[in-house]
Amino acid sequence: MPDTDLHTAWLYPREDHFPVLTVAQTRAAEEAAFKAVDSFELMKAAGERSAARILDDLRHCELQPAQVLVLAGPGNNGGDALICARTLAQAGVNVVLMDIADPHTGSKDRQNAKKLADSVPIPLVDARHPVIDRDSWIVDGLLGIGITRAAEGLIAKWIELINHSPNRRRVYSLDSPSGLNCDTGLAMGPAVQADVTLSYIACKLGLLSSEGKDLCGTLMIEPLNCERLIEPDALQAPSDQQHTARLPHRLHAHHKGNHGSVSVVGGCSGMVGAALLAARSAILCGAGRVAYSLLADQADQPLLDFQFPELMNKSLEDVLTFSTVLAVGPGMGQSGLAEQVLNRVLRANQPLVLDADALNLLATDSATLGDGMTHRIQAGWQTVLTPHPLEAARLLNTSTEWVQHHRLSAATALSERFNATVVLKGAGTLTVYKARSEINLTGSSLLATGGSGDVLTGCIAALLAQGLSAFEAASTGVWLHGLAADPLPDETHGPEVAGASVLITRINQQLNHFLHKRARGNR
Ligand SMILES: NC(=O)C1=CN([C@@H]2O[C@H](COP(=O)(O)OP(=O)(O)OC[C@H]3O[C@@H](n4cnc5c(N)ncnc54)[C@H](O)[C@@H]3O)[C@@H](O)[C@H]2O)[C@@H](O)CC1
Ligand SMILES: Nc1ncnc2c1ncn2[C@@H]1O[C@H](COP(=O)(O)OP(=O)(O)O)[C@@H](O)[C@H]1O
Ligand SMILES: [K+]
Repeated sequence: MPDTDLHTAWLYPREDHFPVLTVAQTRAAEEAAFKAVDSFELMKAAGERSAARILDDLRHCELQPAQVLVLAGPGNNGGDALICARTLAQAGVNVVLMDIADPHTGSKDRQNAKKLADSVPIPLVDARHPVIDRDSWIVDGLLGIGITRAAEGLIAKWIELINHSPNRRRVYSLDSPSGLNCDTGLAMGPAVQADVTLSYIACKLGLLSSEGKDLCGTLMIEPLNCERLIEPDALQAPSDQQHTARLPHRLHAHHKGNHGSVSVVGGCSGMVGAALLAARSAILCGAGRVAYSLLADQADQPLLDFQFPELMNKSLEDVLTFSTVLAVGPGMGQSGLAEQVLNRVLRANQPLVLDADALNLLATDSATLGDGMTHRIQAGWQTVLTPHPLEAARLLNTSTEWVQHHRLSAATALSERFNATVVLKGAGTLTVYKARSEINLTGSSLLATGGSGDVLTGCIAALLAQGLSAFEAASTGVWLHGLAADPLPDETHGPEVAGASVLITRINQQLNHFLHKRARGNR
């Protein structure tokens, strides 16, 4: 039986902070580990610690499954599964094993794992006849980070069976849900829908991106003592506590000037609401004063925002003197006037958050805007860009598909090109500036609603205005925006569907909740 202390090593998203690696970076960490520890010992640790985790869950589960079906694939992921099966059987669990590989194939480590598993009597299931005939917990060790193409043949059949069998009770995926590309977070073909994913050495980027978030279920990471082998500039997944520590400090003696002045520039005729959403979000995220300057014809401009009369409506020249931070782009359109306005704000020395049509205008070949951006870069003024994948694709002159397959590289390329903090939005939003990068763990498709990006823009601008650095305002702003999907202290569940205006209110409630929590010492 594995030592129960092994449980303590598991890391949990949002409770703990940890690095997030690409497959190549994980391989490099593995190689470095192999210099100090025998590679088979590492595989043994991975398999045993996973078994310890499953045993713990079995002990606390009221309705015991009839069996634990362990599925071992052809590679080292299969080796982890074989060790896991052996450890569970030794602990008296009713284990059955499906081993897809010939005993003499696979790596030396896998063959050793097979020998160890063979030393314990474990009933075998025929790999060629995929069937799950009893109420089962399933351990998926079919494919890990070694996946190179869409699963096909027997592996694909087993994956389909895991996902659709009425006898599936709970699925644990070892290292990653089989079939998932661990870099992109996109299923390469059929992919396991796990309930729990137990990942080793470090979290992989694909587990937190795109479809990966849905396929993983509950994610836990076992570093296997390899923490110190990981480069310090690797992508990080900060904990809630780290984000909370960055939130602005509001002193009793503060006045509104201490909390900064945000102006939102955008809102052409028909899209005034986008600018108002960003402005409302900025005020409810704590900016001291907020104004908007609209591009809409005078006849289309509201007299004031009656629900938020604290917001000011100013001319462009006024907001340039009034603001400590400018948020530009929501509902701006791409007219000649929009281009002129963008050119003007690019040459203002305040920190800028550029979103939506400001990004689309930048993606055109406008020489004037190119000059404006070059001027900003040379002056070293702070800029945050918040593209969604299509906007990023336009800026990089590539396809959305390419961006989604190379999210970290795309965000890094944009950050280098514009010397800006880049927020590449989507499931697993990335924030990148120079050697620093973070991935967001909050949020859900609740945020996939028109105007949600405008709300994020206002939120980031407000944090910038309250003194956070561009990088921290961006990354912590994304975290705060995603908290709209979390239950509030008096709720059991977060909402599944809401409009952008509702998101603003929830973000404000969550901000207050986390500020109170911090004041109470994170209790
Ligand atoms: N000592 C070690 O080597 C350790 C290995 N670890 C485990 O090893 C895994 C990586 O092992 P591998 O590199 O062997 O990779 P995998 O076990 O992920 O799979 C690679 C094998 O599957 C085949 N394959 C790839 N795509 C396929 C597809 N679509 N259909 C059918 N077969 C396919 C490959 O040809 C190869 O034989 C990690 O995910 C982790 O689970 C961990 O246990 C840590 C220690
Ligand atoms: N499935 C999802 N999981 C997490 N966040 C999401 C998801 N879908 C969308 N979002 C977030 O919602 C926001 C949408 O922004 P954007 O596409 O600019 O919307 P809009 O242009 O309508 O304002 C982004 O912050 C994005 O990261
Ligand atoms: K797996």
